[in-house]
Amino acid sequence: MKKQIMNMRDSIATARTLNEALPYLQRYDGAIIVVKFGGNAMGDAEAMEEFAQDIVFMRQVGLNPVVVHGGGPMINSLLAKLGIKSEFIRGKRVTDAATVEVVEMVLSGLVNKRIVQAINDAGGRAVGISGKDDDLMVCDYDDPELGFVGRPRDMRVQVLRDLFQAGIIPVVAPVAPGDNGETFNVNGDTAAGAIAGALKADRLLLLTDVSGVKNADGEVITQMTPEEVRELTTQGVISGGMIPKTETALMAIEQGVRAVVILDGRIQNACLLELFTDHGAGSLIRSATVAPRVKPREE
Ligand SMILES: Nc1ncnc2c1ncn2[C@@H]1O[C@H](COP(=O)(O)OP(=O)(O)O)[C@@H](O)[C@H]1O
Ligand SMILES: CC(=O)N[C@@H](CCC(=O)OP(=O)(O)O)C(=O)O
Repeated sequence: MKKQIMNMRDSIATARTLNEALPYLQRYDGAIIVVKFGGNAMGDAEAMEEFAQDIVFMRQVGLNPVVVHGGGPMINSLLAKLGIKSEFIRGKRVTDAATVEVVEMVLSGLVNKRIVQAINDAGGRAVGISGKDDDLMVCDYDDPELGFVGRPRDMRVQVLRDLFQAGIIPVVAPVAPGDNGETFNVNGDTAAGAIAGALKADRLLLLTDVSGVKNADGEVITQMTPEEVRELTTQGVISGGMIPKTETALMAIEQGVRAVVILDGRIQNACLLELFTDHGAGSLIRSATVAPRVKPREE
C-alpha cells in the first residue's frame, strides 16, 4: 500500500514536470540549439549516456540540436603518452605541427565517434563531421604565438541545415581547414560560437565542469549582460578556460544568438533542466535589449 502511494506520488510529480515543460516545448518548437560538450563535462560512460539521451529527447520533441564538442583532457592524455609538451595561452592550446596531428586524431576520431555512437545508441541518428566537411568552418590563423590555432572566418552552415532536414543530429569536431592546406585546432567554445552565430541559433549551451560563471565570492551569477561579462574579465574574476567561453558568448550574441548559457554538464539532464524547466541552470548571458525569455529566472 505504502509502495503504491509512493508510485502514485512519483507519477504525479512526473506529470507536473511534463506540464511545466509544455510552454518551453511550444517555445522551442523548431528552434536551433547548439550544445558545446566540453571534455571536462564528458565524465564517465553514464554521463555520456545521459547527455546523449538529452540530445535525442531534444530532437524527438522538434528541436534541432547541433553538438559541438571539445576534448582537451583527451588530447592532453595522448600528448603526454607521446611525450609532446603543450601549454595554454588565455585558455587556448599553443599548437605546433606535431600537436595539430594529435588534436585531429583525438577530436575527429576518438571523441567525435564516441559521442556519435552514444547518440545512436540512445535511439537518435547522429553523423559526425569536422569543420573540414563541406568547408563548414574555414579559418585564418588566430594569433601567431598560438601556431596552428584557427579563428573561424567563413562559415558554410548549409550542411547542418541539410542534416536537420534529414532528421540527423550533427556532431562537430572543432578541427578546421585553412586557405593553404593547413589543419587548424579550434577551441571548442570558439567553434560552437561561430556555428551558433552563423545559424542564428536560439540558444547556445556551453557545458563545462563548473556550475556557471562565478563572481569574486565564488557564487554563480545566474544572469549577466555582455557589459557585466566585460567588467568581470577586466577585473580578472573570469580567467583561464572561462575566457574562451565568455568571449564566445559575447561574439555569438553580437551575431544574433538570442542567449548563451554556461552550465555544468556533469549534472544529470543538464540540457533538459535548462531548456524545459522554470528553474533553468547555470549562467545565462544575453543582451539587456533582448526581450525576456518565457522562463522566469528570477525575472
Ligand atoms: N569566474 C569564473 N567562473 C567559473 N569558472 C572559472 C572562472 N574563471 C576561471 N574559471 C575556470 O574555467 C574552467 C572552465 O574552463 P575549461 O576547463 O576550459 O572547461 P571545458 O573543458 O569544459 O571547456 C573552470 O573549471 C574554472 O577553473
Ligand atoms: C585551440 C584550443 O585550445 N583547442 C582545444 C580543442 C579542444 C577543446 O576545446 O576542448 P575542451 O572544450 O574540452 O577544453 C585544445 O587543443 O584543447
